Amino acid sequence: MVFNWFRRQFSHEQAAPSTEEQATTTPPEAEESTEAEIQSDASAEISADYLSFAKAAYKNIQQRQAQSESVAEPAPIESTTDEVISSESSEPEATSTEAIVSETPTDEIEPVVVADEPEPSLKLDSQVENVSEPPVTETESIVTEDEPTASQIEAEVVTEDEPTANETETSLETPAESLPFWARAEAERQARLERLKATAIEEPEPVLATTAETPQIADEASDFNLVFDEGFLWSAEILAAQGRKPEDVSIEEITWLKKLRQGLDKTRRNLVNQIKAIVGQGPLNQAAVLEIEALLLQADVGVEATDYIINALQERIKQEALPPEVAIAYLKEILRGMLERPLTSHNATFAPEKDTLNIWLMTGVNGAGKTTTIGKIAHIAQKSGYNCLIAAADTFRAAAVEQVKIWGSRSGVEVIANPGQNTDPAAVVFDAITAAQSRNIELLLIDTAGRLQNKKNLMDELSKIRRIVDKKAPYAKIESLLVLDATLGQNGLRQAEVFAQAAQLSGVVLTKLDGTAKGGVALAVVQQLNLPIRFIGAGEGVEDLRPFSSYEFVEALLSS
Ligand SMILES: Nc1nc2c(ncn2[C@@H]2O[C@H](COP(=O)(O)OP(=O)(O)OP(=O)(O)O)[C@@H](O)[C@H]2O)c(=O)[nH]1
Repeated sequence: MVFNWFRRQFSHEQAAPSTEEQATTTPPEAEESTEAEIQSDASAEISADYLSFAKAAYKNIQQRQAQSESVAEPAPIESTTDEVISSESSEPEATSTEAIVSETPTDEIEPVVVADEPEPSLKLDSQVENVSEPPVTETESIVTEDEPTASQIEAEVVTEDEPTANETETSLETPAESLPFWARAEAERQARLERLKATAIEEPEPVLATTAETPQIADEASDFNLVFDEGFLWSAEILAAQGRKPEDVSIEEITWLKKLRQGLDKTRRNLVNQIKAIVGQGPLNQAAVLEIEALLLQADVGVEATDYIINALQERIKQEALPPEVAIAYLKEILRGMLERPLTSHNATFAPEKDTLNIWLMTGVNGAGKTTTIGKIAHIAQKSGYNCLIAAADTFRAAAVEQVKIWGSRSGVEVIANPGQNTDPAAVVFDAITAAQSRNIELLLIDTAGRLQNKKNLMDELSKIRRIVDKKAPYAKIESLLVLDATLGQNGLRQAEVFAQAAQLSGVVLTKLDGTAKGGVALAVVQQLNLPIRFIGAGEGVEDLRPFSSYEFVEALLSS
């Protein structure tokens, strides 16, 4: 059974506790406890429950790792690592391509560099009108030279993929597998805690001890080191609060949540901690609300989103004094509500539909992380069991095509590109759709140019691509995603407005949340563009982009 990363979504009904519940951080489905019990030593019990959940999850992951090492890897670890080293020939290329990209400052987006499209759009349009006409034939299907197989990629990242039912069964020693822990009677729970205490956690094994020899891989692989630290505990708690079972928790999810929280660290320190300090001073009053307003504006949350948050807080404090925990819980509720509001007019889940052609147009200015995002989504798609293909339709810059190819190679996903420079991107798209149709591709990711000379050219090119897609694959599920660099804050939003007009956007990918204090821009994005955030990126590694969860984002933003 393949874990579908795309469908890993927070369910509001199941997981979102009410404000009051959050204030007491009562774990979900704890309704069997009496009020008195909750009042007395609820927090100690909850901590124990979460701790036991985390321990059980930790043990399960450990066992799965041990199993996958012994079953899937007949060769000793050393030889596996050697393989990884030898298959890593593309890594230096990746570095050099990124170096090329970084030579091109984002500022260059602004200057007008008029370069007419090489082919008159009329020619392409006529092709579209007569779909039976053979497409441009120069476009080549580029099969990656290295041809890293899915299993090689797997070897790179040490996954816990495909825990079969049998594996799951055998990996569990605790009775927690059949019932959620919070549903157990007090006596049973105590017994379990005792048992867990007895089976103290072993020190994490240095699974990737040879990482020094493989620097690039080491960076990614080390993300999967299993360490029972504070970050693990927090991540496990977030998963438990969403109704997950310990046996369902994977090291990848834990790693991602840790990364997300770490990525939002600067935002949290600069913005949220100050808000929490204000809220924690006592019941919210008008002066405190004004202080919060100033902080939000400074953190690029934007005027509209700030007004919304402040109004909501003021409305609430008119009705009742808000003690600190309730105020924080209410703030979380406001933020989650804002982030989820666009979902009333867009699909709540964002996953490619199986056994059909899904086409995702990726747009955004150069440097926003578009190519990287395509590579990461392709990786997720492969791992989640979708047939995936990439169209390198950013023909404006040769390096962009090369970069897509490298990412395709890393994910084992084929790339359709045109060997010529400045060729018609719509022709590449046409050929990519033809290839996708003949190969039963389920997800076609289209890279588009981000740096066009002016707004009109950009709009013309994007709408031309869109026309091709609509005409050639009218049955396909089409999404148009804008990749936005979070570090740009409000400036990024101005760019977004241009793309929103040109590309019929259906969602946003927010990249580079790591290392910026402007994580608050996520709120501005949804408020100003009314577009849902579909993915967030918090690092440069292939595993550092995941589907967006408003619950996890807000928890990470406001975690202590
Ligand atoms: N820290 C961090 N860096 C990122 C993230 N996403 C992308 N990057 C980096 O941002 C730089 C630009 O990313 P690209 O994917 O090349 O951006 P692009 O929009 O495709 O730009 P072009 O290739 O010029 O079209 C690269 O160095 C990426 O590694 C992220 O989530 N976090």
